Amino acid sequence: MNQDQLKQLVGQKAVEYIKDGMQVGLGTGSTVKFMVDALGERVKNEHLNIVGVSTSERTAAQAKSLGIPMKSVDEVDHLDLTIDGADEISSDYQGVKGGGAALLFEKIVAINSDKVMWIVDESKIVDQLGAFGLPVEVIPYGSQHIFEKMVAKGYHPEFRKVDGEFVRTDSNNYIIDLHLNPITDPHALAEDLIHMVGVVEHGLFLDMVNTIIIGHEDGPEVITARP
Ligand SMILES: O=C[C@H](O)[C@H](O)[C@H](O)COP(=O)(O)O
Repeated sequence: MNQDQLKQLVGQKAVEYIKDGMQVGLGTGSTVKFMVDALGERVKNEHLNIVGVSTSERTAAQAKSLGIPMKSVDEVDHLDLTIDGADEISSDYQGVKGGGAALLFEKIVAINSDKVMWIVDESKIVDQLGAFGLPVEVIPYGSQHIFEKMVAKGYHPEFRKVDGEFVRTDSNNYIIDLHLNPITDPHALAEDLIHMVGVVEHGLFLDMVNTIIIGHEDGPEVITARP
């Protein structure tokens, strides 16, 4: 199986956890795209009655095109389950997210969910976080100064750009990726980053995930990280 097939496998497995009547957070990324496709099939074929809450404009557009009923995060009182991808998951089930620049909405939806599930192919499982650049969302105003402060702290920052242009998030902010490999103390780093004025959110998703589905050649592996 290639990587896309592993992503499809976990996407299809994940939607088995979605039950009638649920309000479901829909993450962002190439793995989630397969999950949303599979959810669209269930809504169409089984008349599954759910409400989706998207974490990005991309996912919202896909879900709507498949006929999945959608609400904004502020229109629901809570979410039963959020299913999202991840860029890295450590052996103690901490995560890095934001490779697709959707970390802010993803974190807002995740912290308002009763349960959080991550779906990944096996390449995302690591001993220690940090090989993947840690995304940090910053407001454009003053971002050069934040950048310099990150340099001084030894965080090895890099503005995310495509074709020489700053990548903009759905909130019109910038992303700075930190090249820290390895991240030895994720909690201390998270604490430091969130207190830097101008930082909106960072991609460390700590103590947050309940269930992880990992795509392997011989099938999906379901891990209960937290009950
Ligand atoms: O901002 C994007 C998200 O955090 C994604 O969930 C993450 O980057 C994983 O995406 P993919 O499934 O495409 O590897």
